[in-house]
Formats: sequence, structure tokens, C-alpha cells
Amino acid sequence: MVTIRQLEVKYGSQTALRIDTPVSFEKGERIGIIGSNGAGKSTLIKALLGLIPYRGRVITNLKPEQMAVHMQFNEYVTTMSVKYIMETILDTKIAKNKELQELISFFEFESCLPKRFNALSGGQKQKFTIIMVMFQKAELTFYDEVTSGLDFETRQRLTEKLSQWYRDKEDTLVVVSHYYEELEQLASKLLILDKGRVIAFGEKQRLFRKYCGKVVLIMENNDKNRALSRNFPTLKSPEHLIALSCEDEAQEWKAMKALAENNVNFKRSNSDIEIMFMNARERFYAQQKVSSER
Ligand SMILES: Nc1ncnc2c1ncn2[C@@H]1O[C@H](COP(=O)(O)OP(=O)(O)OP(=O)(O)O)[C@@H](O)[C@H]1O
Repeated sequence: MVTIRQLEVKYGSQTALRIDTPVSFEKGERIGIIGSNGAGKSTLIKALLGLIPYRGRVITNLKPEQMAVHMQFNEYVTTMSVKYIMETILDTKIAKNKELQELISFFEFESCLPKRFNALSGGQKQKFTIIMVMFQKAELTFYDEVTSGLDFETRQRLTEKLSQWYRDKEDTLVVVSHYYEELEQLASKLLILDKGRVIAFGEKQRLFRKYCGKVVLIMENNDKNRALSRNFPTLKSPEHLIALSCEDEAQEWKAMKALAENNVNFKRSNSDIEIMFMNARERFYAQQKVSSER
């Protein structure tokens, strides 16, 4: 559907994004884009939508009107109801449009319709834009930080709604997010960016296997657990945690037995995106260092 053969975006003299190896988004895929602040995530979306100039080659059979986008920040006039804005932008009447009614009801947005945009809560504002984006039924839909700025519970509820809506559909989605739980639910493939470079791209489980092993056992970082973990291969992990990497079932049983015998609480995961991201980044820079030393 979209193939990025090569892409370079510069703001002045600063290169914000450079993709050298081809990246393709195929029909029906759910792609998550992750990366720290300033990694180039929004820049990539803007370039794909043709909103900013870039050098390189992006091949797509999609016309601009076949792509829909939910940007991080959205503003609307505040002198009229959101119902009026929705009907004007979508050029339809809610009362006569079953599909739009279904979306409004799915997102429990009915009671918000008479309100003005500035009177909506953060979550309601996002729902408003999501409904309008979904209504376009685009071939390719981008969600850029759709739950950013929302409290934990609202974020979870909205992610669940999005995941439910798309569950049995074939839409192609590109979801940019800082929140790993969101990508666990919405993405099956990941594009990991850092400082404008592609660190890794591929199917979520394949990347987990490559950077973390079969499974990771995650426990609190304290003196006792640090001592225990010395007998096992560990991965890079958030500072308050220790992650043991298990390459196969035998290693997993051995590590679990040791943790159980020492009465350690742990979480087992074969999909932790945060730990996978940290280790992919670590390996990328280690390889860069080796090749620059050659
Ligand atoms: N309009 C602009 N002018 C100059 N520099 C810009 C502009 N927009 C982005 N940048 C820079 O380009 C780099 C990538 O920015 P981008 O917004 O794509 O990052 P991001 O991964 O989306 O970050 P965040 O997670 O913080 O939204 C950053 O260093 C940023 O400061």
C-alpha cells in the first residue's frame, strides 16, 4: 500500500528523519510507531501525507483522499455546537445517517453533541475527532498520539474502544504512541524510531524474539533480586525493574524455579514492548559503534 524506499526530512540544516532501508505498509496491517520525544514519528506521518517537503521516494497507490489522519492536537471553532461542526465537515445530517449514528453511539458521544468544543473533556475531544476520522472510511488511517494528555483510565477506555472497533475490520492503521499498552492492543507490527533513524521494523512477536528471547521474567530491582539475577542472562530494562531473558523452555523453567524457591514475585511476558524497545535501541547503537570502529 505504501513503500518508503528512501526518505530524508530536514528542518533547516537539522536532519529530523532519515530512512535508508525500505519500509512497507501492507493492506490490513496494524503498524505501531514508537520512539522517544523528537524521534521523528510525527515528521514521518507528515511526510507520508505530503504535508512537509522531503527528499527520497515514497511509492503508494493511494490518493490523498484515501488517507485519514488523527493529529495530536485538534482545534475547532467554539461558537457553535459540535453537532453542527460534525454535520458541516462531514456534509451529512446525523438524524439521516445510520453509519454516523452507529459511530456516535459506539463512542457514547450522544450527550456531547449539543456542547461546544471547548466544553468537552480531553477524552471527549479525542472521541469527536476519532468519529470524524473513522467516518471517512479511508484505506489508510493514521492516529498520532490519540490518547496523549488523557488520564490513565480514560486512555485505557479509549484504547479498548478503538481496538474493539477495528477488531473484525480490515482497515490499515498506523498508530503513533508513547504508550506501550496502547501499541500492545492496537499494533501487530512495529516501526521503532530513534533520533530520526529506523532502529527496527517488523512483526511484534518476531522483534520480541530477536531482542528479548522467548520470554522475559520481570521483577523488582532490589538487592536480593539483583543477586539472584547474576545467574541468568539479563536484558536492559527500566531502572526499577530487572528482566531475565529466557531463550527456551528449559531456561524459563530454570529461572522460574529459582524465583519461586526464593519467593520472588515476578511477571512473565512474551510481548513487553518497552523492554523490547530498550534492547533494540541498545543493540542498534552497539552495532553502529562496532561498524564505526572498523
Ligand atoms: N517545524 C519544525 N521546525 C524545526 N524543527 C522541527 C519541526 N518539527 C519538528 N522538528 C524537530 O524534528 C525532530 C523530530 O520531531 P517530531 O515532531 O517528528 O518528533 P516526534 O517523534 O513526533 O516527537 P514527540 O514524541 O515529542 O511528539 C525534533 O528534533 C524536532 O525538534
